[in-house]
Amino acid sequence: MSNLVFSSVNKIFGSGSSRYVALKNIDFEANSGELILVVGPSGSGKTTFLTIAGGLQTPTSGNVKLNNKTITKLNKREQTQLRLHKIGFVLQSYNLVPFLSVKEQFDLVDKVKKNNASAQELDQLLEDLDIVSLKEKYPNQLSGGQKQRVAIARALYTDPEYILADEPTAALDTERSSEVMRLLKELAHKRNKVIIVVTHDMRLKNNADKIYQIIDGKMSLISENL
Ligand SMILES: Nc1ncnc2c1ncn2[C@@H]1O[C@H](COP(=O)(O)OP(=O)(O)OP(=O)(O)O)[C@@H](O)[C@H]1O
Repeated sequence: MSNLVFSSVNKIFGSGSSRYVALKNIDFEANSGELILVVGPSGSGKTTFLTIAGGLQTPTSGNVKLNNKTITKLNKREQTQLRLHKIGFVLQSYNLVPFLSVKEQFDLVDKVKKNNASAQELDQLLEDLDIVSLKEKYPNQLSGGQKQRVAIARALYTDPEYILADEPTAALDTERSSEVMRLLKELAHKRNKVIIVVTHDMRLKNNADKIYQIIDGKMSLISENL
């Protein structure tokens, strides 16, 4: 059983007159089988929350536990291993490698991590995300929505326990956005993943098991389907 727990997490950037409290005393819990939406306006702290959840940034105070291990107590190597093996990130910048074709983006993953999806599963994933025809294309030949779907496929390819997605539907039309959310929901419910989607897109709210809201760095649970 996977779980992610934040206890009294604060994140402060800068100091003196440029001190900014981005996250205020956050308590949060996500378990296997849940698709969680974290909504909030621009600048409210969503990306900061997600990057701390995935160990890409450290909290200023408080505790973050992933599978009962405190992330900040792991050494650099252990943190890298954790991210590589357990977490699939979908970041706003897509993070595709510019000089690799879509197909090669997946080959690169194989070079750094073993036991990824089979060729057949990858074909299914590409089909689900409607990107089969883009295999030979390079990132600069793709639209924003196509890059976003390739980034989602790449995150799912490693079959991670956790999927942390930052505005994964921002560049997608309503139909594609529903399809992506359907896929994420299926992964959470049928394959017992922990899926956290941060967004300001309220179109997504019907798909979530729990919805948290962040406003000015403060988080509260606003809806739960029991
Ligand atoms: N490295 C940093 N240094 C200083 N301030 C930062 C840093 N990262 C984020 N912030 C500030 O923290 C606040 C929260 O930023 P964050 O990116 O988490 O918001 P967000 O809700 O994801 O916004 P958006 O929806 O626009 O992406 C913002 O006011 C931002 O300017």
